[in-house]
Amino acid sequence: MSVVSNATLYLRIVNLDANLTFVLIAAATLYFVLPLFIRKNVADKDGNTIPPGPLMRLPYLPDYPERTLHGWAQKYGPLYSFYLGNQLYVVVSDANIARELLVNNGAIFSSRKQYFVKNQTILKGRAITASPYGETWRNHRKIAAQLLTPKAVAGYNDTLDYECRIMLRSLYKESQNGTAPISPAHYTGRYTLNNMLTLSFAMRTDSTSDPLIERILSMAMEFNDLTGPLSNLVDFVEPLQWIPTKTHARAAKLHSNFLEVYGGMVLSVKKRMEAGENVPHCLAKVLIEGQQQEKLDWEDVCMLSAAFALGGVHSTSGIIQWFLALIGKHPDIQARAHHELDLVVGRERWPDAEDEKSLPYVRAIIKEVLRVHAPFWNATPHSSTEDFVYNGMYIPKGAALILNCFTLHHNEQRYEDPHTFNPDRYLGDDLSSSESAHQANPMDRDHWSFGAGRRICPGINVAERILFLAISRLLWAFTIHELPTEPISLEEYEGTSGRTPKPFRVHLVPRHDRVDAAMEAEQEISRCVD
Ligand code: HEM
Repeated sequence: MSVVSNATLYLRIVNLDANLTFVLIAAATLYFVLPLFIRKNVADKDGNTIPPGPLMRLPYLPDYPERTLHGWAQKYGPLYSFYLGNQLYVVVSDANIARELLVNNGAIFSSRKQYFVKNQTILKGRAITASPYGETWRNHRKIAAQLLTPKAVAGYNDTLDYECRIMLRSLYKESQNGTAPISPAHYTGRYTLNNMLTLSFAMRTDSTSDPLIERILSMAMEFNDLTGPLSNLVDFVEPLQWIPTKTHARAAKLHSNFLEVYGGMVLSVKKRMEAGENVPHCLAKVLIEGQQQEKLDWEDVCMLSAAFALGGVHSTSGIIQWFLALIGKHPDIQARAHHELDLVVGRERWPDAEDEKSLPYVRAIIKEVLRVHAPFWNATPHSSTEDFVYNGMYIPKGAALILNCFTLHHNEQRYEDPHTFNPDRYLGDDLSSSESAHQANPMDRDHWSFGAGRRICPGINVAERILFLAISRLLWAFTIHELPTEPISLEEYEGTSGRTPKPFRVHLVPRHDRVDAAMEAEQEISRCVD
């Protein structure tokens, strides 16, 4: 009897031990593993905690991240936070908070997170957009600004005007004088590319079949696909950075393509200068002349000279495409724009840059396209370089700040019926987007598509001119129709950082009998810019 009890007792002790071990292992696992999945509620020494937000940490956000961010803004409010891996994101969805953090405290919130894919692998911390806040960024931005002030932009007016006429003519001719449907992406892409090539390298592509067009446009598309600020697992799961992944290989390849293509263009500018040619003022020339004084290495020169092509081609081309994609769904709005153009410009000539102030409805259409189809829904995240407390909420140094343009652009307090495309909301707004960004009341700003604060898009003036010329002239020349058999989706898009519509075709029907003569008058001439 006592032998049996001892055995039972022994078994019980063994079982107890096993259970205890299991509980201990489970507890240890939870202790170490749970924090990998659950947010850390960081607080400062005064007990201020980070802004509220979802409990779970995520490895990345799925496609269309602005939808997730918008949903969270409804749930957690105008300033909330979330984690991707170890990275804390703080999301700003309110105009006043955006002003307070990004503008009034711009000295703290103007750096960039050093993303593994975009900043470390593709741009190597350069090209202005990837540079951390500091002396080097300031110098590079100053160099770029020389080419982008309103005065400098006025100096390119002839180039922008010519490239725009050529785009219209190509669209007209390639659509067999407007009788056949056309996919506009290649032509809008070439227009904006030629503008940026002129500003950057004093050159252009001479025909719509120049292979350089597809080469640069597909590099830009690859860049947009690879550099989503919230979409790369490898940016947020560090061990993946130590092993070869497909994303890393694509990013490294893109980096070497940038060096080859943009480096090649810098070298050809250098050759022209050395041969005694009077190369017009352009970014590459400024960089070559200032290379020693500004202490720029070869990668700096290549990446800086690529900055305008990276920032200014798909963004402006994308807006022209969004305009073409959506305007066919609004015949009443087109009719009002046509009426304004007939009244102010007439049919004997194209609208010019000087007509902009006299065409408030066309300007309103452009602002409304930028509101409903901002090319970068999350702008380009900023990052903080010091701890900060906003309204009792702690934003630690190193947090990445997202300007939640989707929610800002759909705020009912600012935009009545925000999901409707309605240019009327901008009638009476006579400011350029650049002027509008500096208004005293941030709720009066037209939209946030160009970002905010010290890193606001430096290309804003030239972008507005490019968009005005293209959209006013497309409206002057054509009635734009969606094809009944090919409805265009305005919900889906391509790209994870900059976004452009999925490929689509439209019908560009000449609006009056002066269109043909205007198009025929434009002959593309092989010309070097001078
Ligand atoms: C519709 C056209 C455009 C839109 C919507 C746009 C939008 C933006 C946005 C949202 C940013 C980030 C701002 C921030 O961090 O707060 C940016 C930065 C930048 N953009 Fe644009 N952009 C456009 C056209 C252009 C053009 C034409 C150029 C060049 C000529 C350009 C060059 C740049 C550069 C170099 C940066 C980096 C600035 C920095 O980090 O300091 N962009 N742009």
